[in-house]
Amino acid sequence: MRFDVLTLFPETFSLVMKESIIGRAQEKGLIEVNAVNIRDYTRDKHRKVDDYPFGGGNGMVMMCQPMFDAYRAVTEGLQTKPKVIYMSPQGRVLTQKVAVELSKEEHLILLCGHYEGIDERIIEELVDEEISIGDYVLTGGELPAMVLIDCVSRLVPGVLSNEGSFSEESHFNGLLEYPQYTRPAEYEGKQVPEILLSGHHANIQKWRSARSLERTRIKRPDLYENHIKSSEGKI
Ligand SMILES: CN(C)c1cccc(CNc2ccc(C(N)=O)cn2)c1
Repeated sequence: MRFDVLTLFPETFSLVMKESIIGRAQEKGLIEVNAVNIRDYTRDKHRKVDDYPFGGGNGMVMMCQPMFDAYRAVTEGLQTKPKVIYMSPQGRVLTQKVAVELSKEEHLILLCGHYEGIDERIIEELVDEEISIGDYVLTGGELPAMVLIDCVSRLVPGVLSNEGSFSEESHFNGLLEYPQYTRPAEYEGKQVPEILLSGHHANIQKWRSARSLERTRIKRPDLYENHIKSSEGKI
């Protein structure tokens, strides 16, 4: 899976994206993350990428020409047009379900805006979908793009060594994850729940499901409601 990220801060990307799991996945050739500097596609000596908004108002807007040219450079010679996602507060909120959907794509282009956003003609012409990582405003789309790359990449087969774990993972089955423990069995007088040391897998499974339901009901009643509704349909 390939991500081309159009950004004003490409070096930020390469630093974060070559670390840990994503870095290893790149070495294994499972994913590629390519940061493109929008400023490299400016045509003036000041390498201008933004300008004042028509109609007035505070802040600056990212101009068409550098973004269009950067996009054309990235897509030149490609057989199929990759899906273009614009990271914006107005986008569809990124959930695990959306991440699973996006992990099926072969090639994604992510546009990172700055200032007050980008010229609307870029969105009309190039953007397939706007995605938000949550209802808050950041100084740029770079962090949202990194969040998207992280949560989508870990779903690409081979990226995570313990792939089997997806089914119990938080938000994967619509519930929050059960509590996790590891050695030692007792730490400063605090015990690990007996059941987990029993080796009785059926009971452990039951205990974990009960914990997942209980903590979802308490921490995320909205998810709990959805889960109840969706299981009503099933026998
Ligand atoms: C209108 N405006 C301020 C604006 C418009 C577009 C992009 C940006 C760049 N900042 C971002 C980007 C995404 C998110 C998110 N929630 O995913 C939060 N902030 C700001």
